[in-house]
Amino acid sequence: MSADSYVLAIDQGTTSTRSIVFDAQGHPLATAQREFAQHYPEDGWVEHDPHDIWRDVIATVGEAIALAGITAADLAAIGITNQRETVVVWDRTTGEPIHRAIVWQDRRTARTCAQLREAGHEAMVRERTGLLLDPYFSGTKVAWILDAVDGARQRAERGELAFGTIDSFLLWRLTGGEVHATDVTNAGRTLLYDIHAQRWDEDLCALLRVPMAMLPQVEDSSHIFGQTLPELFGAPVTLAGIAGDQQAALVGQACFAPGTVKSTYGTGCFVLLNTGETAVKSAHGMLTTPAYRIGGRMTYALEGSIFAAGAAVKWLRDGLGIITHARQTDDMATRIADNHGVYMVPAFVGLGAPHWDPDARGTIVGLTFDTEPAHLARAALEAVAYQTLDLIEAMIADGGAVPSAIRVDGGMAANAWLCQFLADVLRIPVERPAHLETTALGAAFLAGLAVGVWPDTDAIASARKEKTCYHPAMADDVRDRLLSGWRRALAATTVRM
Ligand SMILES: Nc1ncnc2c1ncn2[C@@H]1O[C@H](COP(=O)(O)OP(=O)(O)O)[C@@H](O)[C@H]1O
Ligand SMILES: O=P(O)(O)OC[C@H](O)CO
Repeated sequence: MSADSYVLAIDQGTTSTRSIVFDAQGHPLATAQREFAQHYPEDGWVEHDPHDIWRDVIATVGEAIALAGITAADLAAIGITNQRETVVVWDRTTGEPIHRAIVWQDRRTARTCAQLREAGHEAMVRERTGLLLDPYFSGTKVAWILDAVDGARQRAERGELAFGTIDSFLLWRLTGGEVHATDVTNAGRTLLYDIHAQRWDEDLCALLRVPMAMLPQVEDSSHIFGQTLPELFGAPVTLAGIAGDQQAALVGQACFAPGTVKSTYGTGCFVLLNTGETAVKSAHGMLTTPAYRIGGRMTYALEGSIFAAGAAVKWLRDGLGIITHARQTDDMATRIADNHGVYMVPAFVGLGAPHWDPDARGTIVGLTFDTEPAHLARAALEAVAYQTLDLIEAMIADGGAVPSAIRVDGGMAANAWLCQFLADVLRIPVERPAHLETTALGAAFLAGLAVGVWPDTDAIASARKEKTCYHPAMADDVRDRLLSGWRRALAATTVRM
């Protein structure tokens, strides 16, 4: 194998940071992963320490390279993929963040968003960004930091501070402060970027009170961004790809044809439907978002975003202590005959698509004295499938065809019971690739494409040939009963007291 046939992907997720070395066939050779601390300073607030993230990126890249038995000099490129929307503001001189990162799940700007909606700004925001006025997105979080930290607004206006999503912060640090950039998929989640004109929007920046001097340069997703500092990994490596993790998964699943759909089950669940060069507008709570831009050509997607999927399983482990490993939920759900009428709506940080209710909170219905931990585990898994169905139905209502299959990935897709239940609820085949790390593969692919490891998008399609397929098998009456139970639980969650 030639020395330039390895590509490393950094996958900086919500709960963990992974680095994976891929070979020229797109097979993962070595993986290093670290979980990091979540900070919940107030109800609905979620923060990360950017120092933790930086520390884990450096450590996992080093570990993955060593595990693969190569050196940094053998890497043709590095790709970065990241939890999206999460905001870092840092000092351009020192590279030091001025506040902890405000995470995508954080609801602290719900009031600001409500005020902007009441003032009639939503239509313009939706038209230009494809998004909604929800605290999920970056823009209002940036303004919050500038208001909360003494003197920050003035410093940002003077160009002394930089804003970036996690990719941009990592790129800045990896290049020793040389490059302040991001890609279209990350820019497209800020509420500040016009996804049609493909530029930062002056009106939106003024409306959200974000000085344009702090914004990164926006590039293609497959692009030579710069070189890592030689001292970080022992040799400089070309940084050649960036994409938000959900878009990277779309690429890693080879969803290049319009009409193809993937769903990623990590902390949250994100369903993306490739709509080609058309930015489809949703009337049913879906987002319109850049899927990737390669060679200057933009591809768009419709997206349904659910804030808590694996997070509900993590809560069973860390909050309730009824499991010690997430994978136990597979056996627990299999062992019981049915859900015993127990439903969970995991609105821990409000509800995302298609409801967009930042004030909703989680609900469990149907508890009896013989409810067991297994029923809660099963309810957490079932909720993920029902929510996926709600998103697919909204996409169909927006004019999409019924997909012929759905391609799944993410940590939670390891759960075979969930994959079968998903096929039963959606009534379409569920395809799970042999390697679930499609997010990292997508980032590696975008990077490899820019430096010539892969010639075109066909190469990635051949990397995902091995897969397991789950076919729908549930009787209609059983499915109908389950769906009506879910709808009752959902109604109980969204009703305001
Ligand atoms: N076998 C499993 N069954 C159910 N949930 C799982 C399983 N394995 C992992 N998870 C859940 O998936 C999430 C981890 O997935 P991952 O893709 O690593 O997330 P992220 O990228 O958001 O950090 C965790 O929330 C965990 O609870
Ligand atoms: O970290 P993940 O995989 O849950 O993904 C987070 C999303 O990018 C948030 O929009």
